Amino acid sequence: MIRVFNTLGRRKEVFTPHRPPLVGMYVCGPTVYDYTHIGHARTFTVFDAVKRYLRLRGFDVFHVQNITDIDDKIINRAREEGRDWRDVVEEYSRDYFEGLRSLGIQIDHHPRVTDHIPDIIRFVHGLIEKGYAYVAESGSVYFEVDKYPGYGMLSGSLSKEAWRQEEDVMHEKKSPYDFALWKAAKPGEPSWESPWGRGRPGWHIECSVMSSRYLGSRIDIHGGGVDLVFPHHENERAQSESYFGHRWVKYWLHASYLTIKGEKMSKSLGNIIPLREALREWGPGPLRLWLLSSHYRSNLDYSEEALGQYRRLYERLRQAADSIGRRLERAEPSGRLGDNELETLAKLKRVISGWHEAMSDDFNMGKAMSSLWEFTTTYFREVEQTESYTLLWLSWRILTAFNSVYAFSPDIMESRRPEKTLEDSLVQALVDVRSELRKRRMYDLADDIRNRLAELGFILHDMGEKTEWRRK
Ligand SMILES: Nc1ncnc2c1ncn2[C@@H]1O[C@H](COP(=O)(O)OP(=O)(O)OP(=O)(O)O)[C@@H](O)[C@H]1O
Ligand SMILES: [Zn+2]
Repeated sequence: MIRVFNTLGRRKEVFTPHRPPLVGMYVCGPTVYDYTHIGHARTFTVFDAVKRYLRLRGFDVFHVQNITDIDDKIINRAREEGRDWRDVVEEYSRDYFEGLRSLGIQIDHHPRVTDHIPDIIRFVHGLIEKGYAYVAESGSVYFEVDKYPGYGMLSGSLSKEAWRQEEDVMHEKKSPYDFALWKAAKPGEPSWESPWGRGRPGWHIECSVMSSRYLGSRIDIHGGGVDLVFPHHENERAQSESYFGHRWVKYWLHASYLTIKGEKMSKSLGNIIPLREALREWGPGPLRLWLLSSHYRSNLDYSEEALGQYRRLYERLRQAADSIGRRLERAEPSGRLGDNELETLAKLKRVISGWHEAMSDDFNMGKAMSSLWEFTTTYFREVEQTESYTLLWLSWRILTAFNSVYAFSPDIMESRRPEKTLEDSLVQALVDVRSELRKRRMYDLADDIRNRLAELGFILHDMGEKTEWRRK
């Protein structure tokens, strides 16, 4: 049983997706107007780990993470630098994808706002028809917050005064807390045709539209950083539930901040460490372990000392993998274990069950991390000396379980695979055909291949345009 802390209601709940074992997870991705920093990386790595753990427990998670490729911040950056806004988007999305790839973050689909303008217009139109939105004189469309009774429940801020937003357009809104679904074009800004004149989407509508396009109108997990609870997620929730007429997201999960000297790492505070610099300095393995070293709902403060410790842990895990691999090759399976070995066996079992216990309790990553330390200690102090096949084999299984979440070593899973067989080649051929279908946006057929392969025991992981596969 897995329990998760739901921001909506602020309590832990048993995790039961709408259609087990399928899990639809939507995470708010970046606005691509600057380099990805390690604060963003923390949130993205946390949700990657959540997904990987759910997969380890047998759920088939489909992870959608959007790219906001049109927004005031992008337009301003392009203006400041005298560039086309599309160049800005191109440069920083490349940096984002590069970061994801290095950190082993696998996302199944990365929808972009500008590819979904007709869907967005349809959604906004639907909200107007249902009486939840109105068109202002300028041609902007606003959501009428007073029409949605559940407003404020997610963020828990009760005072209506605290809901004020989008102050610059106060004059044309019915109330100070209404927010834009569609923004009328200003001269020189990118814009699209719509029934209300040229304009562009507001920020919040994109996530309601793209999440339902790929995951349906009932989503199991919606994630993002805690800074998104208000107003972004509150607004997403208001417009989606008004549109669909039913509960939209089952579990709202929010990751806390990566801080530096106690302050949120943020471009506006000028205290960021770009992800690519941190990757150069520490390498993806240690960085990823460190990013997952404290509870996702607690802040993680930047510390070179801590990163140094995780570099050591990373080395220890790699050495353990190496050592187990070599020893397993020469160890002979034998039935009997001596008393010391039985004790070590019990210890290893406690390590893995402690880890599962922590991860099942709202992905308590801080506590779970202690199991990795315990494992390396037990392995080097006890297992390595015994050369016992049973202990080595169990150690291997524990390490691969850890690796499937922390991804400290992509080659661990691969190294014990037998020689390539005809079966491997056939699966690879299907995976290649599916990649081509995805490129052509024929997602139905692509999903069909994925599901059929899953039934046969092959799990596919999409990493941008590349797809990797493994046996269940
Ligand atoms: N310091 C941080 N720690 C953890 N998550 C963060 C941090 N900063 C941003 N995020 C998360 O990263 C994701 C992408 O954020 P977005 O592109 O909107 O960042 P941003 O607000 O432009 O960044 P910044 O705060 O640096 O200006 C969001 O889910 C956001 O909550
Ligand atoms: Zn969003």
